[in-house]
Amino acid sequence: MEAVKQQIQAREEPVVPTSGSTRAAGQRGEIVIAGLGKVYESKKSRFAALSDIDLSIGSNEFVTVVGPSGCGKSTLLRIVAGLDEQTDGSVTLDGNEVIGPGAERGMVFQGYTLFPWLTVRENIEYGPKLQGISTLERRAISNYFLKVIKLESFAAAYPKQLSGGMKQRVAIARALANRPKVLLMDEPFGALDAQTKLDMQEMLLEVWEKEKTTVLFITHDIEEAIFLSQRIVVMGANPGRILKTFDVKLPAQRTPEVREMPAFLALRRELGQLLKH
Ligand SMILES: Nc1ncnc2c1ncn2[C@@H]1O[C@H](COP(=O)(O)OP(=O)(O)OP(=O)(O)O)[C@@H](O)[C@H]1O
Repeated sequence: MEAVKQQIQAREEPVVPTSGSTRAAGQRGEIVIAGLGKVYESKKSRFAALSDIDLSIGSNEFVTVVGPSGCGKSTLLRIVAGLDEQTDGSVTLDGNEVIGPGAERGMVFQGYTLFPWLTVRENIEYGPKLQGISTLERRAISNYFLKVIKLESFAAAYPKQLSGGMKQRVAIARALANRPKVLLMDEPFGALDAQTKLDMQEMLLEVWEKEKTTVLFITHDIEEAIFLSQRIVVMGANPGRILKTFDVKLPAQRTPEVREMPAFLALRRELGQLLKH
């Protein structure tokens, strides 16, 4: 146990060289979305997917976006990821305008986007390898995350040998292995069975507390949003816009009992009402 603690403490020092790209170099993971708009235009049609989105997300904050299908949640996330381009407004990360993808923003989607030809360990080490991190350091990174996601005994397994929940744990570890300042998650647990989903939520909160990453998380599941986040953004459709933002006033430590608390139940009811319309 002591050895494990030492390993984790050692891991809290930046493993990735501090060449300016890590959080340890003083970067914070603050996202500012201002006046954001997105119009999809073709010869025949014009569709406003997002209109006038203003949202600031603080360092190490966990913000969830909920809203009806087609209200622009994924579009918003893709723009923050730099995978799609807005037609209006701006997104900045720690003051720098987002103009494309970057290692400081890790992405996790619903589909298990692992490389099937790489083992679990190799998948986790993929990003650090691209960054030119030495074999020894990569091994330390993958050892740490294999432990965090509780898949040490599957280090040499291939994705096809894993369950859905295991694959998604590896996908999260792979995103975190780059030590991103921001984790962007688009319904990452949407395809999992109910119990695995609850386990994954708890694991994600543990990792989030350890890694101090800023998280922007999309879900259809109101209870998931309440359990995980500090703030919930409710979007409406046509055009995609922010209807309301809620601070989640629950204990910082999200134990399973939190789900039974009056504040949890009241917020669930309020969000349910809002999303019905
Ligand atoms: N490439 C595209 N071209 C044209 N329209 C698009 C494109 N991508 C998305 N849209 C439209 O933009 C709107 C928002 O899509 P988006 O996927 O962001 O919604 P969403 O809230 O994530 O939906 P869901 O919850 O169903 O995943 C939808 O009406 C969709 O049809």
